Amino acid sequence: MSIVLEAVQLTKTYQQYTALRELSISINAGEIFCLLGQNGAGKTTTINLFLGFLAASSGKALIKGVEVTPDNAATKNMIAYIPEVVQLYGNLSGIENLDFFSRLAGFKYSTEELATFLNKAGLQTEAHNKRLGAYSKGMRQKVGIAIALSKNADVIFMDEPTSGLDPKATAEFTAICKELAAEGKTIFMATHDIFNAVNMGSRIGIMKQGSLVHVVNTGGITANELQELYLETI
Ligand SMILES: Nc1ncnc2c1ncn2[C@@H]1O[C@H](COP(=O)(O)OP(=O)(O)OP(=O)(O)O)[C@@H](O)[C@H]1O
Repeated sequence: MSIVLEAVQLTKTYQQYTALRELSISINAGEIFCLLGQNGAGKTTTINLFLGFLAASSGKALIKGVEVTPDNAATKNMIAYIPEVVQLYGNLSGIENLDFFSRLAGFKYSTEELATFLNKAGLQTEAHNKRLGAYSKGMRQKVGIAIALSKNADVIFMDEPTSGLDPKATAEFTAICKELAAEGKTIFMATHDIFNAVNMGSRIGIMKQGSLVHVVNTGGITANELQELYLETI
């Protein structure tokens, strides 16, 4: 197993307030790691530190052994980020958005190649040329996944990807994530969705007030057991 993501005593403080306290964890290629925790527990802070959007106060975040810093392009090229609401151009179609954002990342693909990324992300062919303005949240997310694939990102970070998705869209999203992980992509997501975390995650972390309190393997736990542990913890 190769370690793709590593946090070593990773800490973020704001004056007196500690948003993330000495997080140490290693995540392997092909894992789906789900981070649970109440609002304000430090999940987004953790993601933002890996993305290089924030500078660590102490400790470090590494991607494939390279330390993340806000100005290190090397780590940014290995990752993609899918926020809760994927920001795309409403007047462009799905395929035009993908073309635009993949060019921005330095890639130039044929129409056929762009369509292949969209199909792999689960977006039906008939939707490729429709305006983004008419897309559901789940469809926007699929374009976000296609952008991540077009960038050839090894790691995909996601913030609350299933919030606001209907059960069918959630199931589709879960299936796509599992497929990507089976191909070796690493997925790190912050979520409030306990059922889905058990369903798709390889491991689940539970955070409380900036600290990672539990890391659970999903193999041996039911959603009810995880919920009990979560409620006891937070
Ligand atoms: N710029 C900042 N200045 C001061 N405190 C901040 C700043 N950014 C975040 N925080 C605090 O850090 C803590 C952790 O926030 P974070 O966004 O990581 O939580 P979260 O677990 O992602 O919550 P949610 O589920 O609501 O997204 C919160 O208490 C938040 O108010």
